[in-house]
Amino acid sequence: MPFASVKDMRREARRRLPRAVFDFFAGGADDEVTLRDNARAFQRWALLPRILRPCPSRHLGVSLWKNDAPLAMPIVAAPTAFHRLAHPEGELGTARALAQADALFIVSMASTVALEDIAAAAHGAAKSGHARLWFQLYVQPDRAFTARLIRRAEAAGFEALVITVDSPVFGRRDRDWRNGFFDLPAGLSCETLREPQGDGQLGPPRPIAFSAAFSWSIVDEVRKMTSLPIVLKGILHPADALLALEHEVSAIYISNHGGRQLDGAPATLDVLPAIARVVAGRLPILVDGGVRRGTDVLKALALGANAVGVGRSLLWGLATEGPDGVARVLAMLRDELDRALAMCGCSSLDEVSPALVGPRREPLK
Ligand SMILES: Cc1cc2nc3c(=O)[nH]c(=O)nc-3n(C[C@H](O)[C@H](O)[C@H](O)COP(=O)(O)O)c2cc1C
Ligand SMILES: CCCCCCC(=O)C(=O)O
Repeated sequence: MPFASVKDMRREARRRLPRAVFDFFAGGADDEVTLRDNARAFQRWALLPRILRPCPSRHLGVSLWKNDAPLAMPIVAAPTAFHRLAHPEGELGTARALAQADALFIVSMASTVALEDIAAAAHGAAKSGHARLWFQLYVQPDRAFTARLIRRAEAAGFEALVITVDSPVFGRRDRDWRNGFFDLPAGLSCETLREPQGDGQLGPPRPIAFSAAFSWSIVDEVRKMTSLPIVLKGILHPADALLALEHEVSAIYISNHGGRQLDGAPATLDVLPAIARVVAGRLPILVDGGVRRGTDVLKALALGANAVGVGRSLLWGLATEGPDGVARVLAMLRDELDRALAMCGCSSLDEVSPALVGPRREPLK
């Protein structure tokens, strides 16, 4: 069956995956209000195309930081755990597909392949020999362990650290409770969390600890551990965006964890304009949650994001066709974005501004 859209890939992934695995990927916290609202929020905005503006080709590249090599497109892979549940190649397949497309892969600390092996696969597949990789971290109460993870990410060529700060405790997902899905099945584990023991053999994976005792000081602590740019993922409040600025992070990542943490939290698209207003261009802004179409990406860019993260959509690709499916989803979103830019009269992302969107039910002025 030909796949016309991410929705089609999701349908096929649902058919192929065991029920509990599909539910783990698809599900959200509690009543899944936030999960649904993330996607719906995109429908509350309309694109306001401008006509007869020449844009015979569109440039999708974006630079997040001065002197940083531009990303080929503003669509990045949000960190998601457990890719080998979707496909035997797991994160290796995802890494190769993203690197071939020159797209940024934010690798979850809860990957089912070790970060070094993911990096090797990605760098090996990148046309330039250097893939774009960031490492996502849940800061651990054991700071020495946290520091060792950071050292390994640096050594493997990861270019930034994404600290996820929306998980003082782990969200409760009703689907996982119903399915009794609380752990990886036998044969799979969080390979990055294994460390060599005295005998040189890798030990068992260390469990990820979530801590409600953390404060903003963890950002300062991590900064002392690394010179990599620090991105804070899980910001939803403008006041926290300002605190992130004070703590000199390198980028703000607006996210409600795809509706998997606090149910009732706002849709990310709904908080983006207010956060973009207070940040006022001082830091790059990433946002994720509910992105299923290139037009969603364009709306987020118009409302103030510099790049947009995609979580489940890529997992559906991986589950359906392995690395080819990841490549297919990425190409779909990229082509949809390119087409939408052409129809809106934009030849580059610099021409995307809030003037390109309006609330859907209000008349145009
Ligand atoms: C199956 C799954 C696993 C996830 N694992 C992580 C993770 O390990 N670390 C993290 O910061 N966010 C994680 N997230 C959240 C994503 O990074 C992202 O915020 C979310 O998926 C975006 O929403 P979307 O799936 O609608 O695109 C996960 C999300 C899903 C669906
Ligand atoms: C206990 C391991 C949890 C891994 C983190 C996965 C995650 O963030 C998610 O949303 O699921």
